Amino acid sequence: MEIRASKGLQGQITPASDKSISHRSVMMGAIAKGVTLVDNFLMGEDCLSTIDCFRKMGTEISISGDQVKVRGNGLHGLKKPQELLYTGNSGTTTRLLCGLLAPQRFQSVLDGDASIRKRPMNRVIEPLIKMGAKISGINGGYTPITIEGTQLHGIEYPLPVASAQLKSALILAGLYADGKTLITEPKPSRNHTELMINGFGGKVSTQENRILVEPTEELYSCDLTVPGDISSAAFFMVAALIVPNSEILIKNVGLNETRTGILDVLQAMGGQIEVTMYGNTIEPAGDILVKSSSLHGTEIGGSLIPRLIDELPVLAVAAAFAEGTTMIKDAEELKVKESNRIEAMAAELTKAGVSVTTTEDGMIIRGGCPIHGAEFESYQDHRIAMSMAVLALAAEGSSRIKDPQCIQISYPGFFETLKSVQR
Ligand SMILES: O=C(O)C1=C[C@@H](OP(=O)(O)O)[C@@H](O)[C@H](O)C1
Ligand SMILES: C=C(OP(=O)(O)O)C(=O)O
Repeated sequence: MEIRASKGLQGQITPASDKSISHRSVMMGAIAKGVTLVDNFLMGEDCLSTIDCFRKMGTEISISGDQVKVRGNGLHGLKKPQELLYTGNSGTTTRLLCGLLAPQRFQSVLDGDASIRKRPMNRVIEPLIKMGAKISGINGGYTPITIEGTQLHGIEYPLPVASAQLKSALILAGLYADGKTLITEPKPSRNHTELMINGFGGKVSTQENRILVEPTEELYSCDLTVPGDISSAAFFMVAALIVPNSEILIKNVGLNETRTGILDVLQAMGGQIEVTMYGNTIEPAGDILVKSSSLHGTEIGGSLIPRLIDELPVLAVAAAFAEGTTMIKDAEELKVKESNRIEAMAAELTKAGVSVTTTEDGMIIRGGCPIHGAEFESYQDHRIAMSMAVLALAAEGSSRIKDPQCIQISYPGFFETLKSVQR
């Protein structure tokens, strides 16, 4: 994919639908009683992997345009899959399914692509074993994972990492346990699972960093509309900020507070960003207006990190165009995503002329130097490919993004939307 320096980005866009919420809508719909209608579902490859896994467990799921209809058979309505459950490139599908499958009355096997096979699953396997699960991965903690469904017990568990996937796996398992499950988080991570379970009639309560899950007899179907994904909107926010003569209105973006760290950081960097909030059935949403701005460096760490974990690659691009130094710290989790996002971003930014130093838990970016186009690798990682496409818009000359098809994971219409705002 060839990308040239842009003269300005202008217009209105609606970003791809939220990936995290789309995954969960199918999972919850499948274990609830009744028909759940999900509007504005993300037809990205990861969410289609989730649909595929549930179809293999007998859930009737139909797709019409961007609407998904899930016919749930109740909390104990899933059937033993006749074949392996293939989770593709999706960490969310793999980890949440570990928690949901551990208490079922059948055996199942989970596996994904080459990237999933390298991602740590021990973080979910260990606490699930504490709950009584019979679950094992290869070499301790990698897919393929075999799960013998069994009765689980409630536990008290302090999460060793701020991970919504780990938290959600334990919450889903806790719904089926014979007692309450109490999870404590080191830092708040996205709470879509908690909100959605309550919307489906379950009981998950949160007080400060403690999440209490009550076992449930049944969940009940609940129609919902998925808002736009702030992690996808992030590419257009940064693009509008760094390309001169730009103004983009990004419509219908999910603005759940556990996800809005990017707004805090870009505003702290001097970005001209206006947010207009409006309601949504389960999740808050709103519009974001972004204009070209002179950015300056900042520090990104601590409890901000889980609130913007997937936006760090494109924030590194914003930092490259900002005056002064930006330090990203406390972000070791970036090493175990679809690629090692610290190494990947450092290597690609360096190719473009940016001065970057990697650290144990992040990177230091010295911004404000001339940045030029180049041939960029995507590492088969959708967020790296889109981040480098954004950089290319504001870099001198032209660039090429290799293997751009990985963008289908989370943002199928990315290049079309980009074209629509090019002036
Ligand atoms: O729960 C989720 O939907 C997600 C949680 C995050 O992962 P971790 O929980 O591993 O931090 C995030 O990186 C991922 O894209 C989606
Ligand atoms: C890390 C991501 O997703 P997952 O963990 O679901 O593969 C992502 O979308 O950036």
